[in-house]
Amino acid sequence: MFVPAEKVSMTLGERLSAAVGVRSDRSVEAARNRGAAEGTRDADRSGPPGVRVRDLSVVYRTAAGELPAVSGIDLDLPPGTITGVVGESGSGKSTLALSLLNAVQPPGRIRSGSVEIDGLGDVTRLRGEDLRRARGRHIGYVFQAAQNSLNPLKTVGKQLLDLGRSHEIRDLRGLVRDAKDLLGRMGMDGARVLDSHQHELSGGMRQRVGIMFALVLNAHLVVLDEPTTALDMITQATILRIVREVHEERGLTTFIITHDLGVVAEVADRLAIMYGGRVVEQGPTTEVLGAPRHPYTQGLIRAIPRLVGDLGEARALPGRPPTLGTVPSRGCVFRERCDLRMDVCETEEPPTVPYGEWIVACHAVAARDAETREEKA
Ligand SMILES: Nc1ncnc2c1ncn2[C@@H]1O[C@H](COP(=O)(O)OP(=O)(O)OP(=O)(O)O)[C@@H](O)[C@H]1O
Repeated sequence: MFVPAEKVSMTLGERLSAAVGVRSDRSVEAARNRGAAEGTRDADRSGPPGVRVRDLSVVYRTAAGELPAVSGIDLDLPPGTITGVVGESGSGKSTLALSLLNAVQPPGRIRSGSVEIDGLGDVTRLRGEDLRRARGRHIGYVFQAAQNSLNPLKTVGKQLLDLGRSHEIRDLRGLVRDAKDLLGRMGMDGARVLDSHQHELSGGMRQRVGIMFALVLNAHLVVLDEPTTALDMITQATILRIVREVHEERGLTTFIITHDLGVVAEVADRLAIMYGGRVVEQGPTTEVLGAPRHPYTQGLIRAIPRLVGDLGEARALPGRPPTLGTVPSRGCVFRERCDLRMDVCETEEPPTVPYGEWIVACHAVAARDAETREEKA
């Protein structure tokens, strides 16, 4: 993560507050002020959509039968906000992102639940042409391996025109102009990139081309899966700044998947922490990262090396996250690595307890809060 010099001596919590605190209000306000009158190529929308994921479960077929990669996910993306999803490898982040596009491929399938997107309805029910139109035009996305997803036989510009035609964009010149502008803002020579084939671009450049493709159709819901993995720190900081700027200018609802807490600290208004296919904690980024409640979130934050002082203070989380085959079928998925483990964690799924907009799924946290309430009463 790129850290400005003046912030180096701050604690993580202070940096998070500085990075995120003011923005959430600003972006929500900006989004609110934008409306149906916005003069974009796509005139059939009226501002950023809200998204409501309810009881979503996705399974993959394996030799051992169908196993859940995400289970019982409830998640809201409020209109005009950036939500970051963080978790270790295999926690189900990409599967969740694909579900927002109804793009889970065999051997996977959405087993149950819904993904309601304003203006589109429940996308898990969309099929065929409706689904194709929704992707790209209404939902822009960058998949995890974006740097490898270009067609090697066509220039970027040709692929851009193909994309525009397939979505019936009449103003193709405007599309090219916007693409050049976006590429220019990400530090590249737009005209040259559009004339290039994939092999003429570095991994980082291809990643940025992927982000351009996600934004250029003016979709108002943008899903970015690990948008900055192939990038060096300076470029990563630039890209995150642009994601934030474009998000605010165009009034987007943005969903960013990452394994890097620094990325969400930089850009996200809200944050969801995933573990073993569950969302274990979610809420406003500054609050969750400033004073995490779930023991897994606490462990993730402890594992970040400090910017100053003793690097040895960072404590890696002991143990490994579960795989598809080892996720416990009942009880708490995190219990094997948890210091707060109780008997009930073996058998019962933790309840999701709301604290305003902040939601935590942990037996120990719920029990401690109940005790505190009793003491006070
Ligand atoms: N095509 C597939 N077939 C079988 N299992 C799969 C498939 N895709 C994903 N999985 C499994 O589903 C679980 C969730 O995977 P997913 O890629 O969604 O996690 P992730 O958090 O995005 O991980 P990463 O950060 O490594 O991309 C993992 O256990 C993974 O092995």
